Amino acid sequence: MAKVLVSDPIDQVGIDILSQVAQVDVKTGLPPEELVKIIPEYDAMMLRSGTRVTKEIIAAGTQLKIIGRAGVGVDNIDVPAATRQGIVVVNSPEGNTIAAAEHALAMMLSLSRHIPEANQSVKNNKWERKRFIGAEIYKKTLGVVGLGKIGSHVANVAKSMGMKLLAYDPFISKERADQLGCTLVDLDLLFAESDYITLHIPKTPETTHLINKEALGKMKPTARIINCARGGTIDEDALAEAIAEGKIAGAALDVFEEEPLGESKLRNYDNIILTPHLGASTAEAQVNVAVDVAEQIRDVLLGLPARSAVNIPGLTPDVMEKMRPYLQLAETLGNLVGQLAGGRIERLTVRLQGELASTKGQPIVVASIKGLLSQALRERVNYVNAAIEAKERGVRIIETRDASIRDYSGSLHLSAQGSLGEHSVTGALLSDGEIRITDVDGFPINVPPSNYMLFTVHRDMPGIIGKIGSLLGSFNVNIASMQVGRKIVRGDAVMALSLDDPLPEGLLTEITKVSGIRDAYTVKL
Ligand SMILES: NC(=O)c1ccc[n+]([C@@H]2O[C@H](COP(=O)([O-])OP(=O)(O)OC[C@H]3O[C@@H](n4cnc5c(N)ncnc54)[C@H](O)[C@@H]3O)[C@@H](O)[C@H]2O)c1
Ligand SMILES: O=C(O)[C@H](O)COP(=O)(O)O
Repeated sequence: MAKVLVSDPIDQVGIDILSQVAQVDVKTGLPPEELVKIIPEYDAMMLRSGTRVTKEIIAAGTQLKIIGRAGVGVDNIDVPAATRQGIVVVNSPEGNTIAAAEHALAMMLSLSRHIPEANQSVKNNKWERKRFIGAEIYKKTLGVVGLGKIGSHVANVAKSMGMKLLAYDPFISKERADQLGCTLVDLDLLFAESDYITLHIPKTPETTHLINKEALGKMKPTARIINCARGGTIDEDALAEAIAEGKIAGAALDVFEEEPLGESKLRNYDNIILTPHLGASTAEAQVNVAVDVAEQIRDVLLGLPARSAVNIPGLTPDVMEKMRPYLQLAETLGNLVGQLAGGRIERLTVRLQGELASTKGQPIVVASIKGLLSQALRERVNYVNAAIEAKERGVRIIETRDASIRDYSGSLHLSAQGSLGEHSVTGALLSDGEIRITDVDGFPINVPPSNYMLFTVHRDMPGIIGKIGSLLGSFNVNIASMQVGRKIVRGDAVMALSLDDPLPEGLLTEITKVSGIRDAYTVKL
């Protein structure tokens, strides 16, 4: 039975889903050295932001097939290392959107009305009505940085509360911003005009310390900043200084450069509200993300695709389902051309022909690469790491299309240039979804792929087929089917044989010695 390690607190509903297919061990708060020790026995991990999945942990996780992040941000997982190792990384892109947006809104209102300090004051037996004069958010300007899922929900609610909305997001269209009632502006204008600034961006090299001393210097003295996105997008020292000097009016932070928050000047100010990364911590969101991610882990352990893998671009379950027969075709042809070419492959050209030319090419290219590398890498190559493995091996991938070729209902042509020469194969799907190899090295044939195959390039002359048949018979190899393809009579031809048995050692050399045979290749599909 598969084994899943749950290394952060996850809602029980997720554990129940995983238990349908796996032994689930819940071990939270493990130090990294302990995690490295136990990870080799696990097929899957499920976690939140509390576990750092470093490249050392990934390297030790030799059985790992999937890492599930019960939440959005995967910045605590070394995704490139997981990708290289063929491990699927999944998250729950929408499960906690509302929770995080509502936390940001709660922070904005808490800042405006001094809720945390007023609460503390009453609990200290005081009644300080004058001390806690607040500010209304109605008709104030909210600057939303990052107008994605969470930023959009915040904008929607803020608009309904009467706020004016500015937004900065270089990847969002004006139409989308208009729909949300936001005016897209540059950052400087957003900083200068906003009464409240709320961050809903990932942490990337571009967003690291986006709010720094210079940015803070551009804000109004009455401005308040909310960060329920990612620590490190604000320079915390610069923020503490700006608050100390009264350059801005307040800040509310849920996320920090280092978590848990260590020694920090941020604790010193009443007008800074701090929460311990609670954005996603609602009962509803925790059920959502647990179900979303546990289902994906269960599916992947059962050999099914994941619906929100962050490292298999373009291969969503819908695409997989629709394209499955073509992916199978691409893998088979990749495997075949790789074996025909042999040696080190330098270039793989994938040509989508006829009707196939108008479909999404990337999954087919990835499947072709997977097939091509499968002889060398066996089960180590999958849809996650195929492209990266090809790149690291110096295999150039070229995708082309030719809609004018009208054979079958679309066909796929692969050619591989290797250290031993160039070979090509073409294949198509029949109406029942069966695969046909329709061309090898430019010779038309029509054979289904089979486990063991023999291909010869020979002179088209009487007696040659008989000689190969007898030779195979003398080694007790049964021929299941045989076909010859030629371009001209008595010119060169290709023979494709499907065999019931593998070729015994030495037989291929014997075949190449038959008069008229130019080349022979044995293939296992
Ligand atoms: N505090 C929490 O507990 C909590 C909970 C959920 C999500 N989050 C975090 O909130 C953030 C937003 O999540 P989301 O689900 O809305 O993500 P999302 O991907 O839907 O939105 C992010 C937006 O940021 C924009 N963006 C990227 N780079 C930018 C840049 N340089 N400048 C401006 N905009 C940029 C993108 O175009 C996108 O629209 C993420 O960092 C996520 O990890 C935190
Ligand atoms: O990226 C996220 O989903 C949030 O930061 C939530 O993190 P958490 O699952 O650790 O609460």
